[in-house]
Amino acid sequence: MKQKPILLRHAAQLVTLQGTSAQPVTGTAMSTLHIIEDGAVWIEDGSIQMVDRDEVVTAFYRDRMQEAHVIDASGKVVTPGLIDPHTHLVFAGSRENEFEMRLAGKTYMEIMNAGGGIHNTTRATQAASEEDLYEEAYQRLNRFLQYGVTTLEAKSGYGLTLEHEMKQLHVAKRLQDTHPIDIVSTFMGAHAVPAEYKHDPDRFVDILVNEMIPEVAKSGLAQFNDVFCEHGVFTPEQSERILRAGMEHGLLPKIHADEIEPYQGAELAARLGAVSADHLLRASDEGIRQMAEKGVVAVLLPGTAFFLKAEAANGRKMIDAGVAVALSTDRNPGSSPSESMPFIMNLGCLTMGMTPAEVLVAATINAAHAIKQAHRVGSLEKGKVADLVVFDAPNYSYMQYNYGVNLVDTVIKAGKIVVQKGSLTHEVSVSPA
Ligand SMILES: N=CN[C@@H](CCC(=O)O)C(=O)O
Ligand SMILES: [Zn+2]
Repeated sequence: MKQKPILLRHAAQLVTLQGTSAQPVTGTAMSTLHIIEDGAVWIEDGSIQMVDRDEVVTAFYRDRMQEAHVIDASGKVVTPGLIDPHTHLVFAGSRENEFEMRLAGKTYMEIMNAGGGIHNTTRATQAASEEDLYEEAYQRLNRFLQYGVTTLEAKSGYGLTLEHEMKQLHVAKRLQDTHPIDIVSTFMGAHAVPAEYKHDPDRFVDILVNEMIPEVAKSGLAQFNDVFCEHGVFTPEQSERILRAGMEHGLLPKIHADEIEPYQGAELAARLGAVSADHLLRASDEGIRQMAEKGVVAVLLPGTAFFLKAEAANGRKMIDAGVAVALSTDRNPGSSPSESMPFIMNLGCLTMGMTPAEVLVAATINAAHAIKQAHRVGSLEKGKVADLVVFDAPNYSYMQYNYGVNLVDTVIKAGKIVVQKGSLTHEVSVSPA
């Protein structure tokens, strides 16, 4: 049955971000939101048909007003659907015991090197059925939706064998087919060196390069290839080998870079022309300069720094250096167990020196660029997918000022209302499995 058109009316601030689809937004342009006051949007067939002042849209659709479902956004802010460009969505179990160990003084890497951390979640994920992984991730996606996220990237990386990495990627594909949120998949077999290769990590790199990457690429289940380039995990040389192998098979490179220690990760991202470099808490000034020069998007994860009690990446410095900055939750069970993009935006302002305008750009169009989706989503423009969020806030600054609170009122995904008054609408609340 054809769906009714939606007419969203009288938004106090309609944040359009128009004209930002071709290139990631950098520098002072990250302060320009292209806001329409008393704005309206006409949505039909899943996409945006018209974005303008209320009087213009209603005059144009005068003869069809009766057939539309009208949403009154008076006194509210409307933005593009939020985009989370870095999650480890599909996994089993949780690690609150390690959280307590860290509060008592152990570090993230100490726990991982003792066989916990990523290894802990890998054991749980390997043991889990595809069905259980699907159900857990589906509920996680529902929470993302309630926080206004309409597109996200999902990494594998808790399987660490071809069989179990493929299991994670299959679950992500099934979620893409059944859940309203759009999912872009990344292969991250290089998330940790499995215990059995601890004394010969290059052997595991050989397996990644010669066996896993070609099979994953052939399956079509992933678009990107990611590696945890960190002291004690994969060296810059191993990371380069893994990412180049992915590129040879059509998988675009991404990298977990300079998270715990400065490790030349940003420089490697620039040299390879990676789509994004993520984390970057300890990136060098030279690495930042090279990323700006090569157009590598910096995906910053202030929730991870907050949760690990580390000093956040210097978002301010990166923007001032001309790097396109995006924000993400880094949702995973160890270093960032949260689905709240709004809180991540709060942290962008409060811990990384970013402004309310910049965090909005970083959580929408630049996040879309970080996962090659900016042609479809990330701004409110005619022809784009109708992904929008109505926030119960009088202006966009208020969204950062009233921190830690979920102000999401309504979410529209591909032209369908999926969240209303902060709650999931009936049809999306139950997993179809
Ligand atoms: N740092 C590496 N990987 C994840 C954490 C994974 C985990 O601890 O389970 C991250 O991006 O923070
Ligand atoms: Zn990550």
